[in-house]
Amino acid sequence: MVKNNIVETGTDHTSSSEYKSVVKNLNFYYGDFQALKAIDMVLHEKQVTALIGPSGCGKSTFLRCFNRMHDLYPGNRYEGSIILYPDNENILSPDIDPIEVRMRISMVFQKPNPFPKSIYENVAYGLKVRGVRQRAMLDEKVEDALRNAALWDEVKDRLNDLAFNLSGGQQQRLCIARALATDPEILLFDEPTSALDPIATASIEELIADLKTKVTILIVTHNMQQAARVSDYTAYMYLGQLIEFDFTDTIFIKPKNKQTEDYITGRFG
Ligand SMILES: Nc1ncnc2c1ncn2[C@@H]1O[C@H](COP(=O)(O)OP(=O)(O)OP(=O)(O)O)[C@@H](O)[C@H]1O
Repeated sequence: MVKNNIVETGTDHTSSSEYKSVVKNLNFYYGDFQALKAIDMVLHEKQVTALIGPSGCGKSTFLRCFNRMHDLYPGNRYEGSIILYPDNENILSPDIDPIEVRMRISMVFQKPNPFPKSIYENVAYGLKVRGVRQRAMLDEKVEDALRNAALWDEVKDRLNDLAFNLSGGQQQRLCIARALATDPEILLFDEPTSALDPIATASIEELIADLKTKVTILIVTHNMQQAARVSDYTAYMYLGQLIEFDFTDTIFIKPKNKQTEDYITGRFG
């Protein structure tokens, strides 16, 4: 429920210890157009949070604030804060280097986008950028990331093959391995299965469920069943506002807001 721009949720926001991140009064502008309006929300540590809502409501815009993607284009502007814990650091602060933020908060996109390199080099890339040169260390980290992305068994004998030779679902898991290799604090997923068939989708959903033991996850999805299957918390957005945020079960079974209910039940959107 939104009252005077304060989002009331079923959750107590007074303590930060269980939160990986707290979003406070976040506004975002593409030039003169305000795409996000006074968003207050939290990301619970090592939980999956889903962003849902009709097309154009601001889900991807919100997701992209978390790794300062919008800084890549002129005219974009943030107001408010996204505090990261335990460091208590506002990642939107002009003093914080966006490249540093992207090292800590990795993103997996809608379409698998491996680099035109080998499977091994795709995963090792971020580590090399961060100065890891020792072959044994790279081998270990690459294997760990591929195991965590549930891809190791399928690729361990062909690490030097071009990444493009993998299937779409394997390429997406490779992109997840690439994102995991640098031990991110938060993993952002922007509709990660929309380009995949149902079997590949199921394996990515399973992987997301496994990954939350290691990392905090924020996922944009158009697919409400997917949000219900993979997430612990769900945020419903509409026209740049956060309308309701709560446990996923509450949002899908007993939402407090009429707008959320209309969307969930298919009466709207
Ligand atoms: N680069 C841009 N410049 C100007 N306006 C933009 C830009 N990108 C998005 N918008 C606008 O911002 C609003 C939010 O867009 P966004 O892509 O975040 O929505 P979404 O909920 O992710 O939509 P979808 O589900 O269709 O992907 C929309 O009105 C969109 O037209």
